[in-house]
Amino acid sequence: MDLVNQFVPRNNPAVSDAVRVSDLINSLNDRLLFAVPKKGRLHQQCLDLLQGSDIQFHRHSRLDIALCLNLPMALVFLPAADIPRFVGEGRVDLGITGRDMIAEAQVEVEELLDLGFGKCKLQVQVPENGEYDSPEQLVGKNICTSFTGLAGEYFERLERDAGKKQEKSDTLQVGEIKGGARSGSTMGRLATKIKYVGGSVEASCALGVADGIVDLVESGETMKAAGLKAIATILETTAILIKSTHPTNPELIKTIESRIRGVITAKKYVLCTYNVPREKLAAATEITPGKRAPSVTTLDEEGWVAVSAMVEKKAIANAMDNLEKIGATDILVMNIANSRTSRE
Ligand SMILES: Nc1ncnc2c1ncn2[C@@H]1O[C@H](COP(=O)(O)OP(=O)(O)OP(=O)(O)O)[C@@H](O)[C@H]1O
Ligand SMILES: O=P(O)(O)OC[C@H]1O[C@H](OP(=O)(O)OP(=O)(O)O)[C@H](O)[C@@H]1O
Repeated sequence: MDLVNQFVPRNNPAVSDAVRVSDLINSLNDRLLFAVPKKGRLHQQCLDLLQGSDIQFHRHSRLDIALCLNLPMALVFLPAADIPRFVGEGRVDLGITGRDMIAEAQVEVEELLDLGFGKCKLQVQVPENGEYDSPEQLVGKNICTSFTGLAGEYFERLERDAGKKQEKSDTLQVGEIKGGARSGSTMGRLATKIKYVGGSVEASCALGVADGIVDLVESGETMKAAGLKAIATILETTAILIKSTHPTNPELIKTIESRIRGVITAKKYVLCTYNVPREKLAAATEITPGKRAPSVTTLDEEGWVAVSAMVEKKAIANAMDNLEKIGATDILVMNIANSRTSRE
């Protein structure tokens, strides 16, 4: 009940009578709940993944719950940052969010699948022409970030290491305690000041609020434009499919995981077919070993075979060059619409 009310905007004229809250509550009974980012960098790729997995739904305008039309499941559209908490507390069974968000939330969830998109790094950045070149130099300084938990832990480690060194040399005075980030662990024990900023973190140094920042970097363009440089990487992240440790309907979860895995694999591989003299088959198999093994069929021409094998997209150009070199002909490459393959 609480969960549903949270997603239904009150007094919203866009919510038609047909979608009354009570109807929605009843429809949610016995449905698996699957959380997807409602906006931001991961949103569109998640929608594409749902479509590729034939998870059909109709989302009413402004409504953050959508009942699936062809499966006993409902989608809940949430900020990526909140998804680990809902899944971690078992209120939602499945979710997609960034590995960075999962680590920041510090909740217990099970990682099912690395989805491969949303690739970026959580980095420590400082002004390009400033006085700092290493994260150790930022100990005791001001750091702005949206990831106060991870940044707090990172600087806590640096401070601990610096403390050990100082203990050894026996020259250190205990530093000023300014308060930290993650309640329970770093709270009140950090000399480095970790300040929360919700967005546009890269502006913090120029505005004089921070000596350094901790933020996500993909192409590096944002940081370059802001006159910043990376001096350390805290975490590498991609989008992950997660599940609650006590999900409802584990069978349906397996089905969804399997469908999503199929779409991801299909995107990652192409199907390569070609003809090659039989005596070159061993060399050809080395070039295109396939996921398990290539399929080989006899051609209606003495001494020749036809081969088909899945090849990673990023390796296909090289594979085609090498196949040509050993005498393969009629080399064709096809996109794979969907797949179910062995797990490795
Ligand atoms: N530049 C980026 N490139 C790739 N993935 C990113 C990038 N920035 C963020 N991500 C991934 O997407 C997740 C959601 O980040 P995003 O900033 O899009 O969320 P949001 O706060 O919901 O959206 P918005 O910034 O539009 O309010 C991040 O936790 C990270 O895993
Ligand atoms: O390395 P790049 O490819 O330039 O991407 C990095 C930027 O992307 C993210 O911000 P986003 O655009 O989501 O907006 P935000 O600053 O409001 O979080 C991140 O916080 C960086 O600012």
